[in-house]
Amino acid sequence: MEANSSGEDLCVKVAVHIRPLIGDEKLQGCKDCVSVVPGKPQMQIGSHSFTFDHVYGSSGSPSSSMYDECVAPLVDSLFQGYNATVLAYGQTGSGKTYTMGTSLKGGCQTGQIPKVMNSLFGKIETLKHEIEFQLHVSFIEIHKEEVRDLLDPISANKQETANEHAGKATIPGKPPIQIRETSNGIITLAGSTECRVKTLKEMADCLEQGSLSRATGSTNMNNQSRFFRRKTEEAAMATKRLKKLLEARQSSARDNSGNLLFSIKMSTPPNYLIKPYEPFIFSDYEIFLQGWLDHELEVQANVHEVRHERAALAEELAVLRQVDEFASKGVSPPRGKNGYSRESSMSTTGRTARIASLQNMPSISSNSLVAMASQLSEAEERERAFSSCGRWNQLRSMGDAKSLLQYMFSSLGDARCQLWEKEIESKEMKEQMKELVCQKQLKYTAGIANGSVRESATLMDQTRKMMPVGQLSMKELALVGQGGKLWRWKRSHHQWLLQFKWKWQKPWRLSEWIRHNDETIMRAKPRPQALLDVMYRN
Ligand SMILES: Nc1ncnc2c1ncn2[C@@H]1O[C@H](COP(=O)(O)OP(=O)(O)OP(=O)(O)O)[C@@H](O)[C@H]1O
Repeated sequence: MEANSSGEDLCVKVAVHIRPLIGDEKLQGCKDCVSVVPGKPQMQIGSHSFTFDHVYGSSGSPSSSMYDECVAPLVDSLFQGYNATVLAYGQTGSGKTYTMGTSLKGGCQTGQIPKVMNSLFGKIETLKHEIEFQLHVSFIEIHKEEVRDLLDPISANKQETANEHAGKATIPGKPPIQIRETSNGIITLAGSTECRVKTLKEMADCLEQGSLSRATGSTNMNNQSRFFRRKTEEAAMATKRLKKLLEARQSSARDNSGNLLFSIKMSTPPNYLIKPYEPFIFSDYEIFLQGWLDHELEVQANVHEVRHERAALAEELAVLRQVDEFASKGVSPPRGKNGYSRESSMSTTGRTARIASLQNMPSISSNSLVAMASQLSEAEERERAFSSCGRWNQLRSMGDAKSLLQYMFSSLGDARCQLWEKEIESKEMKEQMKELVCQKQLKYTAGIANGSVRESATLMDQTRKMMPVGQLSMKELALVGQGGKLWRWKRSHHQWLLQFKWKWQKPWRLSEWIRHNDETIMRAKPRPQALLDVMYRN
């Protein structure tokens, strides 16, 4: 905990490190869009000002003072028994690796971590006679929503072999590490390698090994391919999520009230369970999902555009190289329809400059890439918004949140379907029971002691007495038929003859009797109002 200028204790301090434009950006004529307000830890982008605890780089404080002002006090507090964290946060290519010093090239000592290491071992050296120290290090990478162990010896070996043979960077090692929360609320990385280090050299080796194992390590590829690879991976993640969502949509149905029912099933439901018949309004979530789907589609469209643009650039580069080759042999390149008229009309210097810029261009200035970057930061913003409210706090990533949402939709969809089915079932059963009761009572007397049937409209009126069918005259029976009871008998009597045969003493006589009644019904005049008076006698 530190005290700021106003004497206030602060647990978290935020410092901004502004990096200068790098080679490719300068080549493309990019301009600095960030300025630092003189004498203040404040920076300006357009008309917006942002104030932090420190601003380094550009015309702010020199980067070299970052360690002394921000990190050294934390190292001191470690020796007083406190925990400390330094977190570098920023978009791809913003300079996190450079600032932290995790891309150790030939033992570069400029980043924060190498400085911390030096300071740690310096202090240990002076205190080792009084206190025994044990140092353990671990190194992880969060990549594509997964946590990877960079000190895992298996991945490290595979990495080396793969780099030798295939020249590829991403090699799956052991399964991704799980982020877990202990009962006392401590977040742990289950199964991550912890190496015990005794010397500065051992610790530096760990840092180097981990840096080399990074899937996105800048040591493994040049800027352009790294940038595109990162974007492609992000696009692949988006596609995966989109596919899941589309699958969920395809398997969804709309109930008769127009609400969306998700029937997607998850093999391992998350811990958040919803009561099966909890009332739930889908429309807000539908809107949210619709918005999210649109966003993902837009990202996809942009990725497609970027790929297209990249292919066009690669094509231009190939043509320029060929023209260059012709020129170096002293041969003039073919002109005409399929020739290289535009490229060959360029001056040699112009062509060389264009080749160099095409080789190095990470296409960062491309409009679609800029749009995509802003969309991705919007997604990050949403993720932050999610993780800062209520129960969403328990979620570790946007992926978790989406899984939870899908699970909620799935459970609620199922619950609504079940409810709907049950309602239909119970309606049908009531109908059947009503029929049975009528049939039985017409043959014998009222006697079915079933709660739901007792409650049915037919039997609600206790003042009315059910009459056995034998006591009704033919005319009365005809009226009953006209009122709708007897035609139902006719429709279903074959079924219940089979089903309730054991109940009826002489079913063949019943058939005869119904046929006889049918004939009577056909002859009788319709008088539906008289139905109840016939069925129930006061
Ligand atoms: N302060 C700086 N001064 C000079 N060059 C810098 C500075 N910060 C970063 N760079 C350069 O900018 C490029 C991108 O930096 P870096 O690889 O550290 O970004 P990153 O944020 O770690 O990217 P990623 O998230 O993709 O790993 C590198 O070529 C690096 O050398």
